[in-house]
Amino acid sequence: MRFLVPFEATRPKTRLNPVLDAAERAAFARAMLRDVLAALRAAGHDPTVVATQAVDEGDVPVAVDDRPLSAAVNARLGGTDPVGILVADLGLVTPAAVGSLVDASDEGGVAVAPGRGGGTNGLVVSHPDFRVDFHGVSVRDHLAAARAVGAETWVVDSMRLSTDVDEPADLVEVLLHGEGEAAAWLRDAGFALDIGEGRVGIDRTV
Ligand SMILES: Nc1nc2c(ncn2[C@@H]2O[C@H](COP(=O)(O)OP(=O)(O)OP(=O)(O)O)[C@@H](O)[C@H]2O)c(=O)[nH]1
Ligand SMILES: C[C@H](OP(=O)(O)O)C(=O)O
Repeated sequence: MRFLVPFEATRPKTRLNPVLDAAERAAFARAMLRDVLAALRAAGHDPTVVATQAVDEGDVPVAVDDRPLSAAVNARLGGTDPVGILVADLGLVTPAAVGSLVDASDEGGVAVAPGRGGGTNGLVVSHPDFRVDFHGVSVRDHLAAARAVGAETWVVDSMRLSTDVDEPADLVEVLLHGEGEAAAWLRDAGFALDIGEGRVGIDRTV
């Protein structure tokens, strides 16, 4: 299946500002992007990166589109074939998790993988009239938009797909469960779990 992977390449992951400087945020965002692309490919799909500026990801096609996120994605929807959408900031993604999203969908419908805090991390769109509307409580908006065009909906129950890495606390999940470049990047940068009295946090030793 064709998959769109939107990527903010210009100023990625600004909410990680408390723990990573701008160059580190760019490098970590690219590591997560590579994990997402590798998982999609290993699951047998064809990713295209839809990026705000040029990035080189080897033989993965990159479409540069400086429109806002939803406009850039919607410009690529509307055909008859199903299209997947997967965000680029999934540091826990695996081929099996991608498979759970694809398997949830069916002819004519819209499958949605919710993100933490009301967002949407993945979609499989098999209805020509469905359009995305990211930001805000987008998971709720996407389910309503699908029903409004008469599409059947499915919600994917996946810890790995729901954990988008937006805030410093999310790095705990990458350190614990990540299996790819993002987790390795964090360890190389000196991050480790901070295990104290309350919820586990992160600590940086170098
Ligand atoms: N093509 C495109 N992708 C975007 C845009 N904004 C965000 N994205 C991507 O959409 C997904 C979800 O975005 P966010 O979680 O807000 O990521 P972000 O913009 O890097 O992070 P913050 O600066 O912390 O909001 C990620 O895959 C981003 O790379 C945009 O304007 N254009
Ligand atoms: C783009 C946005 O991402 P979040 O800010 O929830 O990570 C969303 O999922 O609608």
